[in-house]
Amino acid sequence: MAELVASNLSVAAGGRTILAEASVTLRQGELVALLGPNGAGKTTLARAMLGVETQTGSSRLDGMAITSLSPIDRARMIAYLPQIRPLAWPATVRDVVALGRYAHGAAIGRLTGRDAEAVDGALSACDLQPLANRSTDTLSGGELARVHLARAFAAGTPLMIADEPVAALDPRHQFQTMSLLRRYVDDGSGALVILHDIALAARFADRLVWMKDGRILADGPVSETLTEARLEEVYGIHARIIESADGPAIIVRSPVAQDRP
Ligand SMILES: Nc1ncnc2c1ncn2[C@@H]1O[C@H](COP(=O)(O)OP(=O)(O)OP(=O)(O)O)[C@@H](O)[C@H]1O
Repeated sequence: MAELVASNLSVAAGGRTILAEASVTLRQGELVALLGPNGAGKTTLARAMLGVETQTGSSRLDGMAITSLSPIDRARMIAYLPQIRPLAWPATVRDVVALGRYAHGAAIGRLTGRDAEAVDGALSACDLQPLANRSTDTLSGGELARVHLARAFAAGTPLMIADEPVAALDPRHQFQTMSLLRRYVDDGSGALVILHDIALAARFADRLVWMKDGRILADGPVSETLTEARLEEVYGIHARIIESADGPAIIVRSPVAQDRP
């Protein structure tokens, strides 16, 4: 059972603490949504958990310090879908998705049957079969976001960290992406997903982790941590939560008035 355990992770940058003693666990069978306002430290926490930030504290993957693992060993265990997804040069959609197999020894134009199966599965799960031979520089922003998601799925890892995977997507593809992540978890993997859509997070996640000002303020099931008081504390908004059979709806009524200096 793969488990990523972050303990007391802190990161300093620009002369201040941008992540303060954050502890969080990601295990297989759980979909965890990481929430918080812009600049709260969500990406920094994700990167610290992956061992790619200069940090104090520890992040351990199955008991081993993540920084002691080779990039290939790490990539076989955790797929990472970053918020900024550079592509050095245009390639076909299929070739970019195949990059997800790199840690398994695959190279462009040299896929084993198992690699090809994983690539085809990820392409069709993400609705990309019709675009498989298109060059990535001809895609819309949302189509390209799905290509990166497919690349992460193609890796076939037991754990995944995805930074705003639905940010550029229309409502149908947002729903589809969250359903895919849910299925990935229900099939036995674990995912930590950074989201700004609280209702989507509440509908699909098992646990919500709430961050503000570099700190984790709460970590627990939706039923325990999603409250109107929490939305005020974390986001500075007066909001109503309306429960429905399809998950909660969040109506923002007004921002909390800020004290004038
Ligand atoms: N290298 C750096 N130097 C200075 N400040 C940094 C550096 N990296 C990050 N920060 C700051 O740390 C804070 C946390 O950044 P981070 O990207 O983790 O936030 P976030 O919660 O992911 O935000 P968003 O929702 O806007 O993506 C921000 O205020 C950011 O400007």
